[in-house]
Amino acid sequence: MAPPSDTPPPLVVAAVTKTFDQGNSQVRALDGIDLSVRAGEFVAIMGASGSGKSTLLHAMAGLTDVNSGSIRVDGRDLASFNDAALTRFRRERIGLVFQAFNLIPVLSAEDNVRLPAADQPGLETKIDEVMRRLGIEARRKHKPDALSGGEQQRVAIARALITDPAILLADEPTGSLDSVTGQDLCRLLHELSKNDGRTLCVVTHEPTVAMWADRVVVLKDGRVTAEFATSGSHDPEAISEGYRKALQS
Ligand SMILES: Nc1ncnc2c1ncn2[C@@H]1O[C@H](COP(=O)(O)OP(=O)(O)OP(=O)(O)O)[C@@H](O)[C@H]1O
Repeated sequence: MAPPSDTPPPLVVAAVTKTFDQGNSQVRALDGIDLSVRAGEFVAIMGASGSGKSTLLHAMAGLTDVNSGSIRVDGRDLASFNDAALTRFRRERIGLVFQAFNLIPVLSAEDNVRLPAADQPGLETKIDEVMRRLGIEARRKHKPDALSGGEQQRVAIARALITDPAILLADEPTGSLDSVTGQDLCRLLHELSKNDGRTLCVVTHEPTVAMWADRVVVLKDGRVTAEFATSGSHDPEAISEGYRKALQS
């Protein structure tokens, strides 16, 4: 069901800048970023290496503090939290998925999924549901090294979803997967957005990943240089063309 139009966007980035010291010089990784992501929207963030994609994703997750501007997740300004409150908020309201899966090797799949969730009534049912939803229920007792890359990434997504977060952020989620497995994962991300109403922001280099999004946002030198809606046709050529034009603009 579509959210009411007056629902505030679950993710709002306003005029965000971030500089890093690099020896004697400074790099402006983010240079006045504005980005708003609607509930249930799937946004792909593209850009050349060094354009600021990962820095933006980390800032949106509250993993990197910013120099100026604001980031609001689920209506809350990340800068308003102290460290402990930010950690709690991130665990509960922001789902994170990385290229390298970042699972705990000594824990079973289901215990990895359980990790961010506080012990609460109904948790076992939720774990059952999310693992079934992601097609990994038969693998729940296995440790990560007994799972394929695609299964490991599904466990990572299940872990990200177990707290029912406002947004799901993913940094190159298919980067460690072969192309067939990567496309299966993209199809899953697309379904999470379209069927389950999840809000997704995914950093990628790949047009074959970005084509599953509703909108592509292109970064260049820490700025949003262009954005375009995808046609929904899942056509990588159209994405490549839009991206090429964005880089020329
Ligand atoms: N911790 C850091 N310390 C110093 N400079 C950094 C740090 N993290 C990022 N940078 C610099 O900030 C800029 C943006 O980096 P970022 O990793 O966000 O780019 P990216 O678009 O994600 O690149 P890639 O596609 O290669 O992962 C780059 O110039 C990078 O060197």
